[in-house]
Amino acid sequence: MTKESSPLFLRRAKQLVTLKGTSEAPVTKAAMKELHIIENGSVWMEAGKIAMVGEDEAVAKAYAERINEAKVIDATGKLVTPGLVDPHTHLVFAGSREQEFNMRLNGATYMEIMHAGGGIHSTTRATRAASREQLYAESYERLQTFLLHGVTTLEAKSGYGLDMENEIKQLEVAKQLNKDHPVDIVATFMGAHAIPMAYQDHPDVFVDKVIEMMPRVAELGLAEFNDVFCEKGVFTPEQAERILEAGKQYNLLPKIHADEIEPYQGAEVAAKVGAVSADHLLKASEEGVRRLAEKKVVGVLLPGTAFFLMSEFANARKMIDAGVPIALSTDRNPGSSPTESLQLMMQLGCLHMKMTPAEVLVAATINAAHAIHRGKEIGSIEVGKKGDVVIWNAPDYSYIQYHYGVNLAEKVMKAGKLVVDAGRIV
Ligand SMILES: N=CN[C@@H](CCC(=O)O)C(=O)O
Ligand SMILES: [Zn+2]
Repeated sequence: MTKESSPLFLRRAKQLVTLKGTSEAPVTKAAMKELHIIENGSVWMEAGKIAMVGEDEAVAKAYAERINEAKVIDATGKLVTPGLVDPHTHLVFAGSREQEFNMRLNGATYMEIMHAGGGIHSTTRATRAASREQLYAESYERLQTFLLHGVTTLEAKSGYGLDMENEIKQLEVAKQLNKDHPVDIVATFMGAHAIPMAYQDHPDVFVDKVIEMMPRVAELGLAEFNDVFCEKGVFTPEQAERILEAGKQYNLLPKIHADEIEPYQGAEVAAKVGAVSADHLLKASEEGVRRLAEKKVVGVLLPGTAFFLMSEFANARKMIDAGVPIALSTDRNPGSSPTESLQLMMQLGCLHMKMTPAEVLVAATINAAHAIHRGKEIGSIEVGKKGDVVIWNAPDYSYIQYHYGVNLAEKVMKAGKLVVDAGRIV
């Protein structure tokens, strides 16, 4: 047996954050502060999964006869957590939009740029023009950066094709990346990301077109979720509801970009259609928040977007206290959040959304996993789950929120294999 396929024995973590007992349902309220830490903790992983978790002495004793078989990784003095999960990215696209960033800094707004044919439309033009190879290469680079920063699973949306051929092209690239790259990708169809300029005067015709794409996407097995940008000047709440209800007929589960720029009843639509998650929520109404809590819709908050668009942050504190299970995400996209650092999102969660270090960690691991229906496979360090684990260059869980703006992921294990060592991909 080579060391590569051998068991992996991670030993003596100063703090081993297990998040035990959270696989069944998203974590809410005071439970978001409970990390279920084992001190001097160890994990035995084999065949891609976690086989045992506990105090070092107990695990060492249980596997005493097989220790020589294992690749041993010493985590003395370090924090160990589940691999981070990013539940909302626009991973596959071509190009960048730094000129628009410059325009915004000179006074233009995100929506003005989009309505003038830039923004999402500009990335759509670039993505349509790009070959699969180019899209693959650009997205692969982003995946590498995600992995280096401790992300072991992410969700990726289409939405820069906006026609059958190009939406499928994006989703097929995501599928290929999922096969080739260690980071697991969960795909979302987002044909309703923008109304193409040619349909601006008859948006309902485009809504019909989006719905026509769904059977093909489902038949090819290219996506699990269906998302829509419900926003004033983009898709109305009624159109969003129609699109999300249509997706359900093809087993595409609803997600929604809700109340990002203006209050627009997005949270209410999410609750009504039984969405798995409602994302953004910067301007969600009180009633909308109440309904999300009632229906246990995961609120995926994207503080990078508020930060980068220089707008108000979502009211995470109020949502958590109301009982909405909260997850965090980068929203990686070329317009409103060009970053792969979920670490920075956790830090912004603490600094600008009144979340605590424990809450942001829950939000970026197990609740993020629930937001993409992976709560039973990833997001916590428990027997039977995937061996997705990060060793941090940090002594405890508060440190990674406190030492901000740098990458603190030291070693990353994906499916029980060491894939990042000393901050480099191996
Ligand atoms: N708001 C809609 N979609 C993305 C931005 C996409 C873009 O600007 O390219 C978001 O979630 O922020
Ligand atoms: Zn988004």
